[in-house]
Amino acid sequence: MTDAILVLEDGRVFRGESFGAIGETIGEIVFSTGMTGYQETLTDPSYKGQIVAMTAPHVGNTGINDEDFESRRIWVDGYIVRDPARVRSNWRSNRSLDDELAAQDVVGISGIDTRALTRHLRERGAMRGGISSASTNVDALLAKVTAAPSMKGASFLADVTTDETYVVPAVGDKRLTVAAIDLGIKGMTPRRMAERGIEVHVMPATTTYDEITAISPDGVFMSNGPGDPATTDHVTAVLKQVLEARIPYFGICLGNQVFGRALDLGTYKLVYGHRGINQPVQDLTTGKVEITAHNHGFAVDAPIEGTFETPYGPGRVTHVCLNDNVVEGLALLDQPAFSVQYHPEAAAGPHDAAYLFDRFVDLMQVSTSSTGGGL
Ligand SMILES: NC(=O)CC[C@H](N)C(=O)O
Repeated sequence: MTDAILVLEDGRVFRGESFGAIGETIGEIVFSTGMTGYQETLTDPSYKGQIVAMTAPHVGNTGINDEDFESRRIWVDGYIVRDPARVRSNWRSNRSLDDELAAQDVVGISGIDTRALTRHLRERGAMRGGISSASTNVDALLAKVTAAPSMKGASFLADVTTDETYVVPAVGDKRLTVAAIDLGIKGMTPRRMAERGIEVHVMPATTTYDEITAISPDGVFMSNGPGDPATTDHVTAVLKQVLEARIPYFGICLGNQVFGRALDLGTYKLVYGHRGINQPVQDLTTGKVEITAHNHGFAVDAPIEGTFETPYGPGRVTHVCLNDNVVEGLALLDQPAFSVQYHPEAAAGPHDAAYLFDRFVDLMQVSTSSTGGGL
């Protein structure tokens, strides 16, 4: 093991050992409170540009398998853990986390007091930082960290989106067709739709409105994804056309923020964001509280009480996070369009919110016979 350093942009330094690849990396330092699901976290494209610290102290216990990848590769730009498992143990495990990080050239650091780091980020906010196991020169790394771009204004859609459209076939009888715009989609999302009889056409982020309507979809979906939602001008313009045509819409995470922008709402950066699989969200339609999976650093700015005007008639906030009242869901009242900021596909995570995929199916079915709203 090699000595390694973690340097935050405000000058705080942590010392530990190399984990994964030897080298140097810079990104936004964020923390995830997930007690499990590290393989899904690592391969979630929404983490592009970020170095993720795990608050769970033991990471790597179940190794890495070939089934739980949420996309084709690891996307985090660095990984911070307290105590990596020395022994991996699971019947599906194919290799160790350490080896996988090294094979995919992901620089990590272990032996870090992740509780102290998390408290620091909670008080001062997510910030830029760097890990180096190539050199332990703090000043040299700090200079690079403070010169690096910040997450505000960052766009990574071109890195993560699919080059070409691919189709995830419906399981069983095909009932509906959905155009799913890939802003960094996780593999579980089309699977959750396919299980409900939807044929999912996963399309690049650069897809135009005409290319969407060419497949005559029953609904349009926009996925989660990395970066600042303020940079999503093309997909926001496309979504406006979708809404003008009253095609049913469902968005998750970045897809919720794009929906907010299409409704003329603003987005803003949270102090340290929500990442983990234990976040309480209230569905304001039913009053029910769900425990949900999150990964977001930005949020939509909308009034929680009452309705607000949009270019498509009245809209309202449908879900809020009970920890901090952040907007977690939006809907139009007069047409079939809604979105959530969190992850009903929940890989990994609790499945409390899976009903939202059923809501999307219901909206598409209703709207093939009428054009009403449905929430
Ligand atoms: N998972 C996501 O889609 C995240 C959306 C956006 N990048 C954010 O951090 O808020």
